[in-house]
Amino acid sequence: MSATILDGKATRDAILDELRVRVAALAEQGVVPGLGTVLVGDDPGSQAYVRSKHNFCRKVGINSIRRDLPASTTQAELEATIDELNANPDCTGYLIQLPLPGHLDAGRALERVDPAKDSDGLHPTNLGKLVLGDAAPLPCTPVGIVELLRRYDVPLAGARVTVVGRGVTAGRPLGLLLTRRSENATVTLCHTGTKDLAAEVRRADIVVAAAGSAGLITADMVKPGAAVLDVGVTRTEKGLVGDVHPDVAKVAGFLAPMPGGVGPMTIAMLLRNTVEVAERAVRAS
Ligand SMILES: Nc1nc2c(c(=O)[nH]1)N[C@@H](CN(C=O)c1ccc(C(=O)N[C@@H](CCC(=O)O)C(=O)O)cc1)CN2
Repeated sequence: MSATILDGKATRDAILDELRVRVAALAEQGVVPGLGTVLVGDDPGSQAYVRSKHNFCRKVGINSIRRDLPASTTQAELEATIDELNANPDCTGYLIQLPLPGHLDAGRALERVDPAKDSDGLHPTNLGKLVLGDAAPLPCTPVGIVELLRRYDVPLAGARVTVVGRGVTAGRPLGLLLTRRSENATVTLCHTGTKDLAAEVRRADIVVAAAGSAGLITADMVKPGAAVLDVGVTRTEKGLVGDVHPDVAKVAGFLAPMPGGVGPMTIAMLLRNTVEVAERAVRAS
């Protein structure tokens, strides 16, 4: 048996087609969404992700606004850039690429973003709305995972989901998203303090590996037929390695591989959020 691949690239492309239609409808109302990015420093991975975000913006008709700052940027300079984007009418939504260099306070920076322009769904107000179940932009990787499962008809209601990793961009908000009434999954959130990770993974119908630990999830840990989604990216001398060992494909029923699974969905959901915040602003005007 070999797992059905949850193809994030094909799903992303289908979502981009849907977004083109919505961007055209906004244009008829005189609004062109503009996505801003704030990138600090020269981390090659972050640079590649930001480049890719703007390439896909171009494909759907979203304008690009880039603010690339040197690694030496101070907190005050970063906050001045955030204030400028908050006030910039061409920028309908934006994000701060994470991680920031260690000397900067990411929490303070995220809090300063106008929640109505938060394309990433990572502002504390919007994360609070996620807890409350109110409408707000949702964090891109978690909502991308839910969308990928939905488009492949992998049932979530009543499913046992084990999420490995409690980071703010993926694991922690995913737990909140999956336990909403509309998803109705039962979630176990594992982390470095989990006593028996293999046992927690083995009982899951759906496993999401977002720990950033290469090859952490091995075939013997996975229930036959389970859906496994790889979110981890570790850069090694031999290239990129995910959290899921390749042998898992022989046991799992569905597999979102790295690359080509959840990553492309993260960017698709960023663009969808950007269109949605622009649509929300038009409705509110
Ligand atoms: N402000 C944010 N920062 C970060 C986020 C985020 O959602 N918002 N997530 C990650 C990085 N990220 C987007 O920013 C991202 C990661 C991976 C991919 C992707 O397509 N990956 C490829 C393969 C890996 C690679 O090429 O490096 C894939 O899975 O096919 C897209 C976006 C942390 N920071």
